[in-house]
Amino acid sequence: MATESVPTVGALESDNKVAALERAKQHGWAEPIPYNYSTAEQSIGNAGPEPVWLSDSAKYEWTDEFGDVGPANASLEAELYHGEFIMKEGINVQAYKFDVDVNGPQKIHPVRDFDDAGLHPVMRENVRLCQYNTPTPIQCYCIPAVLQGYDVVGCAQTGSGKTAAYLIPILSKLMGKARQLAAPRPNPTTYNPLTDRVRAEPLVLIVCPTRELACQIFDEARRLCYRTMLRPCVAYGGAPSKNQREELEKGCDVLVATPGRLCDFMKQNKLLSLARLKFTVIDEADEMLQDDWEENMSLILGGDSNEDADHMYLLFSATFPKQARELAKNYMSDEYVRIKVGRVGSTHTNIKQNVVFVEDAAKKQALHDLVYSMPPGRTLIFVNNKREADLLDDYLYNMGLPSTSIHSDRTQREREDALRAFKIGTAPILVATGVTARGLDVSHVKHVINYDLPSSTHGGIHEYIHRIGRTARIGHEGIATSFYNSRNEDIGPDLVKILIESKQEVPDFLQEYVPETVTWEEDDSEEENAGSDGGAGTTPVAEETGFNADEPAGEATEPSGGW
Ligand SMILES: Nc1ncnc2c1ncn2[C@@H]1O[C@H](COP(=O)(O)OP(=O)(O)OP(=O)(O)O)[C@@H](O)[C@H]1O
Repeated sequence: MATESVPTVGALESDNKVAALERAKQHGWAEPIPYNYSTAEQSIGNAGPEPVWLSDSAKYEWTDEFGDVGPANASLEAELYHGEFIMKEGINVQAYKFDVDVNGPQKIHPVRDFDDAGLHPVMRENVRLCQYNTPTPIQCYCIPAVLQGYDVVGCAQTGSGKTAAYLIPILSKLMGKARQLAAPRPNPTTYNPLTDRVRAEPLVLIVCPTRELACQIFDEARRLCYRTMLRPCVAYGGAPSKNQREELEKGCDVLVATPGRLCDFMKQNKLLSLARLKFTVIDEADEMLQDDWEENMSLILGGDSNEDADHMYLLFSATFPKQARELAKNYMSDEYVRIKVGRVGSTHTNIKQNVVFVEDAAKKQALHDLVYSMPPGRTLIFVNNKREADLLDDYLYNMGLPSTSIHSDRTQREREDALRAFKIGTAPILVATGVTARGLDVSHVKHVINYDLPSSTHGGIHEYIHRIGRTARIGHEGIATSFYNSRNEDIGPDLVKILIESKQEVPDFLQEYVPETVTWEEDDSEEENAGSDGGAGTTPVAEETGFNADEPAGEATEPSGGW
């Protein structure tokens, strides 16, 4: 979305603009909707029926009169499970023929069916409401590993259901025990904020790097906590802390948070304590274990956090450089389980990856031509800096295309509005910087365009994997097109290896990087066996199990007693 008042980039004459708009319309694109950045903040409170901030989204409100399971709430159910932005594409099991490598002190028997997973009945019902019919490979192994009480390091491709892989077993495990374990909370029907406020003492903490991802995980938690007393909340920067604080004061069992806001809240002893934690999850763990986050992460993982042995730690990502894996071990028990779906940092064949040679000066025209070479569809365009994101958004907008943009210099109001416009399709073209888009899960993203490829000093091939993973999620198909020129030579060799590994065409201009055999520097075949370093008497088990949903169901796994 461009501002109404910003001068046109590229100095298009108004006649040309009209013609451009007409052309875009004829091609099937919706008309671009202007967004007034100068008044966006004032629109707070006038956003219609939608919540003003994502943190205010409705959740199941439990009262003790409910007994063991709360009654259904039709309107909330409609919002949680049938909202128009919810991914309903179903899982394409054919896309999941990966070797799954599981290392740990004990053999983990995979569950092939949610019915055999030993889930709490309410969780089983919530999984059904989510329309998750078949567990994905990471879920097949992660669910039993967590139910058996192991710390887990999970690595699986983008869009492969890692969030549910940890939320389903954690919440299921807590469902029968919430009454014993959870902190007291006020009755929501008679709640008086002046007298009834409580300190939030979550049982589950999920930390992730971006605000949008935190809201997305919170949404999944809202779905999976439905009809139970487990109360999810989210804390993230940018949005006013007042709303988030007020939610915490009503009680919180599952807290999803970005590190900055979490640390602020942790410093307010009356507001939040981590002393009751039973589970800490670090999502996008390789990102979170980078130096930039070190100060915050040591406060979060140190602080007043429950240090008892009954506190489990789980780390997940689609990419996990060896250095991050080594660091991760500092937080895990000796007997952790490591689950790898395919090679760590690999992608899947469902993304058709094209790399085209385009000099910088020709990129805008190439983008224009590319957008017109395909039917209109949700398109995510990555650039390497915020200014470029603004400029490109303006350029597309002035070409009559319904675009918007998101990056870290935008206010949270603007970020939430942009993402919403992208999701509902009023702005189906989103220009983004890489960082803001990690983990984003938006249905029907047909095309990811790397207008700028990530440089090796800013995420390199791992960043590439995360970016293209915004399409072809949960086994579906999508296209990723990357503009390449001599400035991208640093990523050339790794890019070629990824293309070969995922059975994509290597263009002529990249042939010089084709290796005789594809090997990965960080190939972890030589890696330490999870759970074997220091754990006396542990027997590492490595499984090479080509996942195939047609296989007979594996042994059912009983939930372990735990606490
Ligand atoms: N078993 C399942 N069947 C169908 N859909 C599922 C299943 N599990 C999860 N999903 C859906 O798949 C989508 C992708 O899941 P999720 O965002 O957790 O992927 P991810 O592995 O964390 O990806 P990324 O690495 O990009 O963050 C979500 O919309 C989620 O609702």
